[in-house]
Amino acid sequence: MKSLGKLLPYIKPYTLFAILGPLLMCIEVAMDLLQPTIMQHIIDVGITNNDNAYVIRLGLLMLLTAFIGLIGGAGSSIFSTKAAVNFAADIRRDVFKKTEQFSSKNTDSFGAGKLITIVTNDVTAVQQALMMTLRIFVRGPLLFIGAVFIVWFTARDLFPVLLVAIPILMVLIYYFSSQSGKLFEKVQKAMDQVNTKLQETFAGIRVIKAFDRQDYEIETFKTVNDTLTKRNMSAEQVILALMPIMLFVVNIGVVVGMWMGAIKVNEGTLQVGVILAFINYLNIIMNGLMTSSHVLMQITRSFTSANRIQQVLQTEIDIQEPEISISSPKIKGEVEFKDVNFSYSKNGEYVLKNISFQAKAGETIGIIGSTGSGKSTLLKLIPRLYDPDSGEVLIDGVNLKEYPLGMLRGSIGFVPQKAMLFSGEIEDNLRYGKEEASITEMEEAAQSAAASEFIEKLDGQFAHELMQGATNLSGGQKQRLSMTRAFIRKPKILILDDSTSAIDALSEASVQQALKHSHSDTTVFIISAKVSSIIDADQILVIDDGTIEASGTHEELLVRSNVYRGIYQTQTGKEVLSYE
Ligand SMILES: Nc1ncnc2c1ncn2[C@@H]1O[C@H](COP(=O)(O)OP(=O)(O)OP(=O)(O)O)[C@@H](O)[C@H]1O
Repeated sequence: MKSLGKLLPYIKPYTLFAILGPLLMCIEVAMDLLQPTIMQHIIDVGITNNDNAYVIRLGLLMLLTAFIGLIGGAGSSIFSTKAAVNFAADIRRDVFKKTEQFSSKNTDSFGAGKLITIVTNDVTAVQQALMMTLRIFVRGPLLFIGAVFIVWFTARDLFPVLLVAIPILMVLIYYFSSQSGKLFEKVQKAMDQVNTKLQETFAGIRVIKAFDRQDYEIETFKTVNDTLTKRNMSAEQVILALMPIMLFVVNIGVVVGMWMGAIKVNEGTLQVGVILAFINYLNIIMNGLMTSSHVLMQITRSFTSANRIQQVLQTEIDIQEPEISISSPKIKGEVEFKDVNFSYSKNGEYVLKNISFQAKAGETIGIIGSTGSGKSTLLKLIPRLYDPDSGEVLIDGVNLKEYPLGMLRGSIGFVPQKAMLFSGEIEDNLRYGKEEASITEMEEAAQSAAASEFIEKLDGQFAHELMQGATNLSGGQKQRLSMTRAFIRKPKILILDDSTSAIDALSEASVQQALKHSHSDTTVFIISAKVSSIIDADQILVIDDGTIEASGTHEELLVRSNVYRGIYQTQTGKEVLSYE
């Protein structure tokens, strides 16, 4: 409830639409309420007195009221829709904006599946709730109250029927609405699971095919889909069960009303038209309650959605801009880790333990170690994708947290382990690195990343269109483009996370030459499983189980580090004497 209230400011820009919608609905309701009374007069005055002219006059009046009601209803729909759709679009925009500001930890805590459900389903649910509130929530209660008043003034003899029927109908609505609210909460959770499964399956479709796991995936999808179906079914059944039960109560009311009315007609104290009008009003009352209950259910359902939207909007972003930023005009590229500890989860085991090292500006730092030892994590701390739990990471002697994020990240070229490219032209992807890059700059960067040769062969070269996930490129081509994107900004710090794993030895050597010559003042971090990729580094860090097992040049490590010597011997087949 509170969460929904917090979304109300989003209606403010559309206040006029939000007022016009219900106002026009009032006109439709007024016209609807007039109809049974006009009909009653046609029967009791026109038909009873055989007054054709009266019947035609009131018939025309009925048509006119119907027409005015139509205009009111249509206008209400138009303005309510405008208010609700724009309200939802603004929420969707802000939720997306917030997720773009999320730190990696924030994103991890939600998961992509849940975020997709929030931006799509949950926003649509609050949109529906607002639309129904503006239209039907006005219509339902107004019809109900109006009909009760008219029965009180025109058919008071039959009013006791309402006194019994209305409380029963209200209890029914309350019970079914609260049940459906609980069930829709479960529906949303099941929807998260379906979206997560879909997202994972589409991203990994090639692996699924290569391992011939389609049947397994179909089976696991069936499980989450069945859960969603079952939960949807239970929730919908609760809503659908309400209608016939309410109709049953109303029909009993109609029978009792007719019976009481018949007695009064026989006594000569009531006219037949009043009974007919009463039956109509009883149906209007039921419709009024029914539509109100539908809106109530939609609103209850939207509480869960509003809550989930608020969870995103109110997430505290753990990587923030500094309160007072450093005024240093330029980053030189000296990087220092001082006693850094880091864990992905609160109170979880440290993935990085007491990491300390220093890289001078322009140096090349090689990082090697076993799988899962913490190499990528270590480098993710430099662009502040994550912040250390304790210790400090410094650039040019200043803690990273003191740099404006734009300045910090703008000085870093990051080539992630898995090349991630976006659908669109190659040029658009390269502009991620430098927005205003010229074609000459693109060509130079592509040359450095050994990407020119294959780009030249593509249709349209830099204008070549990439499909979603760049599936129309090979793994090595993706890596080269990913490197080109980082090189183009001529960064002060370059992070290459195993980014040459799919590149042939000749091209890798050419990339290394380019790094030496064109990026001589850049501090380069290279993670690689291959000793050959880091052999010439000024300093090599050997990472083992989250700690620096040893550091030094290649020659020094052959002497100092058992782990390094082991890797070298395994890869080259050369025996190195132990100096221990
Ligand atoms: N987003 C994450 N959430 C939780 N744990 C993570 C996350 N990313 C990595 N880890 C864990 O942190 C540890 C270090 O992972 P990291 O990716 O840094 O290793 P790595 O040395 O780069 O491995 P590889 O050589 O296989 O790339 C692993 O145990 C991994 O399971």
